[in-house]
Amino acid sequence: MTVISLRNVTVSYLEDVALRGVSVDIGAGEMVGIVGPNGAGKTTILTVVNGLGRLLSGEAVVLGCRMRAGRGGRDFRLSNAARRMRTGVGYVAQGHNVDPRLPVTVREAVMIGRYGRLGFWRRPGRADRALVEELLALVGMARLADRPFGHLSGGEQQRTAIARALAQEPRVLLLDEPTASLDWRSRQEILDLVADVHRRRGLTTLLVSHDPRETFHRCDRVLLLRRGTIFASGPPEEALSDDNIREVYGISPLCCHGHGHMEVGITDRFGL
Ligand SMILES: Nc1ncnc2c1ncn2[C@@H]1O[C@H](COP(=O)(O)OP(=O)(O)OP(=O)(O)O)[C@@H](O)[C@H]1O
Repeated sequence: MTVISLRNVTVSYLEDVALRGVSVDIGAGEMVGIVGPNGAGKTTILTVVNGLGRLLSGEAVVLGCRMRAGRGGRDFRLSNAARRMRTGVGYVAQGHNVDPRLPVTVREAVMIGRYGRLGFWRRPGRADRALVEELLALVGMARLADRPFGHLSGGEQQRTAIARALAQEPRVLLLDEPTASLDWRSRQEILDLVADVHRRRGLTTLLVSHDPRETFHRCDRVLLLRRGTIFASGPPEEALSDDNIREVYGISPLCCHGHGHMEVGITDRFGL
């Protein structure tokens, strides 16, 4: 069953065209990596799937909600259908520095994800609190549940952000560079967590990364973007072939590493 369908989607921000006629279908249960150089349009694809993109042309259908370029001043982003659809889409944004004085505990930060379902006027009940505890355990944050969110490490913040997105009980999970600015070990742990959560909760997951290696072993399919278009789409070993990497990134997939010239092929991943 197709959960996300983009047809000839073009998005522009004033003079910048971020996506140019992008078409792709994503089926239920797929884990899809979205990679490409800076400015290729990765985040913009997530924005469209999240129902917040302003389409210049084309259409997007997400969880049955059809979104088209605005006609006669109507903006689908404000429609009830788009709002309903968004409750089915969990979003983990790129990490930001959080003010350490932020007066919100880890548990409260995860509960914020419930309000998409509850609405702002309803207080969380026993079932909501039980779900939050379950998710804190799932992402390995139960021990730190009472700590202020701003006192967490980058990896712990990302775990909390994933739990917050899951608290919404989404069918689709979008992650925008969840490992940015994390060390190697934390990157591995977060990527393993994402793959585990994807499988266990039967999600359809889009994982944006600037590092193609992160998607290689974990994704069913990879979309390789270049200047707002899908340059290649397919199983990771096909989409991330040496030829495609060379073409899109303009560098040899054999990169120098360390002080000597130990060459590491893009197909000889570190398991990242
Ligand atoms: N809010 C905005 N206003 C104006 N231009 C924007 C805006 N957001 C994105 N763009 C432009 O749209 C293009 C695609 O941006 P996008 O953020 O989708 O790329 P990306 O592949 O996610 O990049 P990165 O890896 O650097 O995060 C870029 O040229 C960018 O400058």
